[in-house]
Amino acid sequence: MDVRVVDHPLAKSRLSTMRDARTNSAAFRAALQELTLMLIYEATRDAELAEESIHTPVAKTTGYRIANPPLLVPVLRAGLGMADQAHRLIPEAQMGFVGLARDEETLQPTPYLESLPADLTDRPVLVLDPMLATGGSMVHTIELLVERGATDVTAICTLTAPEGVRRLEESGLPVRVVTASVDERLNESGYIVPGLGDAGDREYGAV
Ligand SMILES: O=P(O)(O)OC[C@H]1O[C@H](OP(=O)(O)OP(=O)(O)O)[C@H](O)[C@@H]1O
Ligand SMILES: O=c1cc[nH]c(=O)[nH]1
Ligand SMILES: [Mg+2]
Repeated sequence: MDVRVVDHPLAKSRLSTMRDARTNSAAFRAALQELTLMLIYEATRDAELAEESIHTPVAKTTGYRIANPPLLVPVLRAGLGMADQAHRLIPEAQMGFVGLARDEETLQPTPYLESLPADLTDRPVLVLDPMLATGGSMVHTIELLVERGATDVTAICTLTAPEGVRRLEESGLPVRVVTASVDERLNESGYIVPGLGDAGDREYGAV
């Protein structure tokens, strides 16, 4: 499985803002949006282009557009903080939604929302979730996509744990990962170390 770590200095600085426990919700959301821009930029580096003839004010030339715009799938709640920025970069993208809440005792994802196109054959999909911890939520989401025919899925995750990366790899699902960091490990409560805490709570408040 391809795991691309975006370690650009600007990505590192935004991630540090997100990690810092002193960062308030508004600054956390702003840093997440800026980091999302960098991760999407890197994730779409090899996207296929369609050519078209265009006229500048000076001459005729070749213009380009994304040939097959992806489906964007934020995983609620935390992935919602990445959705608008991703859509700004790829305005022609369609968006689907998955809602999951991890049970903090069992660490299993509990689904509460699924709004996806019925047929994803031949469509690239970008799943947006700041955190890949045990990998349970991401595996659940990708299985929903694969049931609909998806074969080209990219998980855009601000932060990952080695345990979650391994789980995705062992799942055999058609996925690659773009992240700003593979952290050290999970702690006994299933939180990423050093991590940034609970991403959804830091964006929107504790529930
Ligand atoms: O890899 P996993 O062990 O499954 O954990 C990762 C999940 O945990 C967080 O969501 P959470 O369940 O806290 O929901 P929230 O976004 O509503 O806070 C995060 O946004 C992922 O979806
Ligand atoms: O560290 C973690 C692990 C799962 N979900 C989060 O929001 N943070
Ligand atoms: Mg949460």
